Amino acid sequence: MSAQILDGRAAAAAIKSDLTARVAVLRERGVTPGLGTLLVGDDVGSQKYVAGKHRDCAAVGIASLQRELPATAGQAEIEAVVHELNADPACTGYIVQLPLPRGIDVNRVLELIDPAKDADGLHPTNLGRLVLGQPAPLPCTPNGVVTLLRRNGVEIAGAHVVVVGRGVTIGRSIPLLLTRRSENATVTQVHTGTRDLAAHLRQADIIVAAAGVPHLVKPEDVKPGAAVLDVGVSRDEHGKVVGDVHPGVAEVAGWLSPNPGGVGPMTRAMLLQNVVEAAERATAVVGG
Ligand SMILES: Nc1nc2c(c(=O)[nH]1)N[C@@H](CN(C=O)c1ccc(C(=O)N[C@@H](CCC(=O)O)C(=O)O)cc1)CN2
Repeated sequence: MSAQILDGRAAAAAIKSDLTARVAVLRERGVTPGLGTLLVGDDVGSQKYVAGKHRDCAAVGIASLQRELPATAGQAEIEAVVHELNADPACTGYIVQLPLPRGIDVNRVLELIDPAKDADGLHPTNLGRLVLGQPAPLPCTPNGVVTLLRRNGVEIAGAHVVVVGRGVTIGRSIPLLLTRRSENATVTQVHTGTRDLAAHLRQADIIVAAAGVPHLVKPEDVKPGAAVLDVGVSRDEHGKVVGDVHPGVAEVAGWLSPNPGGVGPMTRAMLLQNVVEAAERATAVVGG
């Protein structure tokens, strides 16, 4: 058996094509959505991700505002750029690229982002709205996972999903999306402190692996036919991406998201979607 591929590049291309049309409508009304990014330091992976976000913006007609600070920047310098982006009318939405350098209070930085411009859906107000079931920008990678499953016809309602990981950008919020009435999944969250991780994985109809531990999910831990999403990003000694899922899982799973080429491109597409939706909301308000 060989798993069907959950092709994130193809799904992201279709979403970007739809967003291009929506941006054209906004621009006809005199509104140009603008994505801001704040990159602190010289992490090569982060530089690559931010560059990719701005390439996507150019492709769909969103304006780019790039802010960069050196790795030596302190809390006050970072907060000053956040205040500047909050005040800039050309910036519809923005992100602070994570991780931030050691010693920076990340939660304090995220709290200072104007919730209406929070393109990552990571502001406490927006995460709280998600908990309460109120409209909010959704965190990009979790929304990318759900969208990728939906677009490929993987049954989420009633499925038992095991989420591996508890980080703020992915693991913490994925269960909030999957247990909404619209998705109706049953979720077990496991992490590095879980006893007998493999026993949990073997129960799963869908596995979302976001622990950042290379090849953590092994073929013998996967129920035949399960959908497996590889979200983890580690790098080998040559800088090549290594996911959380062992390549042998392709022989057991029913669906598998490649890594690269699976959830990563979806993360970027969901970010653009958040920016366009924020601009559409602002336009509706302006138009009454
Ligand atoms: N503020 C944020 N910081 C970070 C987030 C986030 O959602 N918001 N997520 C990750 C990094 N990330 C987005 O910023 C991201 C990761 C991966 C990709 C991607 O397209 N990956 C490609 C492979 C690229 C490569 O070869 O390195 C793929 O999977 O095909 C996009 C965005 C942490 N920080």
